[in-house]
Amino acid sequence: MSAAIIDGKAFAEGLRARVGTAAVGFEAKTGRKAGLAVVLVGEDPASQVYVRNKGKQTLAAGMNSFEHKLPADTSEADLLAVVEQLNNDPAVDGILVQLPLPAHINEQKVIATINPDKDVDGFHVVNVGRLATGLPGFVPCTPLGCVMLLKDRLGSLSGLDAVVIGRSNIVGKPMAQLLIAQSCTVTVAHSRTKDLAEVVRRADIVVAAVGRPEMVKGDWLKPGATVIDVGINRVSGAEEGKTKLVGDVDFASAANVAGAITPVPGGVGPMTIAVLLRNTIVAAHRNAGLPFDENAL
Ligand SMILES: Nc1nc(=O)c2c([nH]1)NC[C@@H]1CN(c3ccc(C(=O)N[C@@H](CCC(=O)O)C(=O)O)cc3)C=[N+]21
Repeated sequence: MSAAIIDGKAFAEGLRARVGTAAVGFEAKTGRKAGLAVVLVGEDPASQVYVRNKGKQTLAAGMNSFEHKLPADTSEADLLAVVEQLNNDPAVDGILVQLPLPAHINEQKVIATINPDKDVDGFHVVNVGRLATGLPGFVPCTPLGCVMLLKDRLGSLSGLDAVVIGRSNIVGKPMAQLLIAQSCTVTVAHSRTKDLAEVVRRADIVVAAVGRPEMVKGDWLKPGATVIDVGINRVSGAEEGKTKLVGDVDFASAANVAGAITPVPGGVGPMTIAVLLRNTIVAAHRNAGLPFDENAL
């Protein structure tokens, strides 16, 4: 192995500490804590773990956490009413509705109901449009976390060739927008791209977000490339009956070729929650009309 390990867990801890300092300042200026509301519909065990972690880290950063756990058979109308109530609640600065939602609920309709200025996930079409046109808004947490790790590692990204593997609304598309804004030359590839290995081999920066365990191999990479692995795939482990987490990158082979690489776990995952808290303290300041240097976070 020759690649440097990009320690997303450590970077996320630092970011959460800076958010915590900003949260103290916000409370001193306004007399109230910033607040994040998380809505979970149903009992998916993985989602419950994520929501619990978000709640704990929100409190640890000195903000209020409002959790709304609704049964799996909650109607769409009842969920929309909860979102409306949170839109109108002055104690709530950020709203996150945990996805995926049960099949009988239209996710687009729910996202469209969130006030874009409280949409700390950055999923509302207004925020998608703001990102695409370079206006201030909210950027999805996972891709923003990836850019933070890249800039921390590489400094300026200007002129670099970036390949994003995956074209989801949550990661691939906003990731491409952010890299364009950083003056990268961006290629968006996906599972149907012809000669994917050849495309990836051109890249100085590879962001893998396809959801296929260990798909990207070391011999696909340009030597020295910076590799960001967004994948979180639970697969059966070496021991019978045990599972383990792997990314979309075959870490063992990639680490022999890459210049730097994020591990799974401990890479992009912890950044996602830290950026959520960052977006929430940004939302709190903006919506209170308070000046705030978000680039200093
Ligand atoms: N509206 C919405 N916004 C989200 O941001 C959102 C969502 N819905 N639905 C589910 C996904 C998933 N997600 C993760 C957050 C943290 C880790 C994380 O901290 N992962 C750890 C490991 C966790 C483990 O061990 O299971 C790591 O990679 O080191 C992973 C995944 C946010 N999501």
